[in-house]
This record gives sequence, structure tokens and C-alpha cells, in this order.
Amino acid sequence: MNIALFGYGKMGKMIEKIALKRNHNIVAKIDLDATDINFSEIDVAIDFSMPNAAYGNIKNCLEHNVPIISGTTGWLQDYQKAVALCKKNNGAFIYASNFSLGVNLFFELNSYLAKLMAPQDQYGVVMEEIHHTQKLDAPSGTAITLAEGVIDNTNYTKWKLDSAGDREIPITAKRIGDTPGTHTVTYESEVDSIEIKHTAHNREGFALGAVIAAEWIVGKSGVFTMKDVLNLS
Ligand SMILES: NC(=O)C1=CN([C@@H]2O[C@H](COP(=O)(O)OP(=O)(O)OC[C@H]3O[C@@H](n4cnc5c(N)ncnc54)[C@H](O)[C@@H]3O)[C@@H](O)[C@H]2O)C=CC1
Ligand SMILES: O=C(O)C1=N[C@H](C(=O)O)C[C@H](O)C1
Repeated sequence: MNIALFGYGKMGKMIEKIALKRNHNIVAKIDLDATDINFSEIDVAIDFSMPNAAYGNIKNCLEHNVPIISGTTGWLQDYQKAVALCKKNNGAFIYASNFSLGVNLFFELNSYLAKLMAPQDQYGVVMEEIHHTQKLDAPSGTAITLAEGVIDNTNYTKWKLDSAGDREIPITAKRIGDTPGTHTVTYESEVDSIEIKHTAHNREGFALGAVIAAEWIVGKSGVFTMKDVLNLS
């Protein structure tokens, strides 16, 4: 498969390594300068760039009929525009806040736990995410997906960074060293705590998941999620 990388930073480089191991070709590495791209040779594009660049890259791919896998976080104000453009062009598009298998299983566990906790008013939920100091967005995309999983299954109505009011989920975002990504969901009562946690040890799981999604999407049209790719619930 011929893959184009939009964003050649920490994730772009890791994806290149894994894609080559799986016998794919990297036919373009677009970092900052998105001119002179030969879209006709690209089977699928993978975007891990920056919040202010992601939508432009997705649009560019969809308008050239190239399937696009989007891992960049912090651009979701434009997500519905990307969905509409994909449908209009009969294209193919996946966004995931986190491509790792482990986190996608963790999302399922989080939704299941939220369903169990929904009637238990004596517990309140809090979330924490820890990432490296270069991360531009807060809270992380993964923390937002986790909060949405709780909101969909309980009477919490929204999330907020740091302090939160009644029926709001407080998310604490910490930036420490080179931390690849740690997410914790805790239900607290006066007598005990129930906690689930996912710790990424490196970026390989994110990159492998993105390459698997790219392999999966070629030949399909529609807007998909990692649940479709991994065949989860
Ligand atoms: N969904 C997931 O599984 C994961 C998502 N991420 C997200 O991926 C994004 C990138 O993460 P990293 O690689 O760690 O960041 P990074 O800062 O190491 O790399 C980003 C790269 O994008 C480039 N860039 C800036 N403007 C661009 C443009 N218009 N077109 C193409 N490239 C452009 C920068 O020059 C830089 O090299 C972040 O939003 C991060 O939150 C990171 C890890 C996993
Ligand atoms: O910026 C990162 O590094 C990561 N970003 C994603 C997020 O915002 O959730 C995924 C992962 O946690 C690493």
C-alpha cells in the first residue's frame, strides 16, 4: 500500500517505522509544506499533525479522493464539517482520539463501568490524564472520549478542565517529562474509590493501530471509527 504521512513528528516517524515493517511504501512525508503532493499515487493518508492543521489536511485528502486516517487531537470543532465533506465526496475517513488496541478496550471498560455506576449516587467521577510537556492540547482527546463514554451512560452532562460543578466531570491534565499517555478514571465515595487506568509505555500501540486502520479502510467509503476497525460491540 502507498501511504502518505501528514505530519512527520514523533508519531509520523513511528508510523513510518511500523508501516515499512508491514511492507507498505511511504510515498510522501508532508510536514508544514503541503504543496506539490501527487495524490494519484497515494492509496491512503495518515494525519498526525497539529490541531490547527488537521482539518485542512483532511479536506485536502477528501477533495482528492484519498482515504484519510486522522489521529491529530484538538481540532474537533471542525469534525462535523469533515463528516459532511466525506459524505459529499463519497470518501473514506476515520478519526480516533486514540488508535491503540489497549485504549480502545479501555473505552469499552469505561462505558461498562459507567453503566454500573449510573444508579450509585454516592459516587462522583473524576478523570486525570498525564502527557509529555510538548503536548499542545488539554485535555487530551482520549480524556474527552472517556468523558463522553461516562456522559452517554450516566446523568453527567459535560466535562470541564480542573474544577467542575454538579453533574460535570472534572478532568485534570498534567504535563510531565516524556510521558506517552496515562489516563485514569476514578469513582470516589466517602468510604472507597474504584479506579481504572491505562498507561501507554511508548507510542508503538498508537502507531500500529493507525496503520491497521489504514489497511482496513482502503476500498471502503464512509465515516468510520476504531470500533468498526476492531470489531468492538
Ligand atoms: N490518536 C492517537 O492515537 C494519537 C494522537 N496523537 C496526536 O497526534 C498529533 C501529533 O502528535 P506528535 O507526533 O506527538 O506531535 P509532533 O509535534 O511531534 O509532530 C507534529 C508534526 O506536525 C507537523 N505539522 C505542523 N503543521 C503541519 C501541516 N500543516 N501539515 C503537516 N504537518 C504539519 C509539525 O511540523 C510536526 O513535525 C497530536 O495532535 C497528538 O495529540 C498522538 C499520539 C497518539
Ligand atoms: O499528544 C499525545 O502524545 C497523545 N495524544 C492523544 C490524545 O490527545 O489523547 C493520544 C495519546 O494519549 C497521546
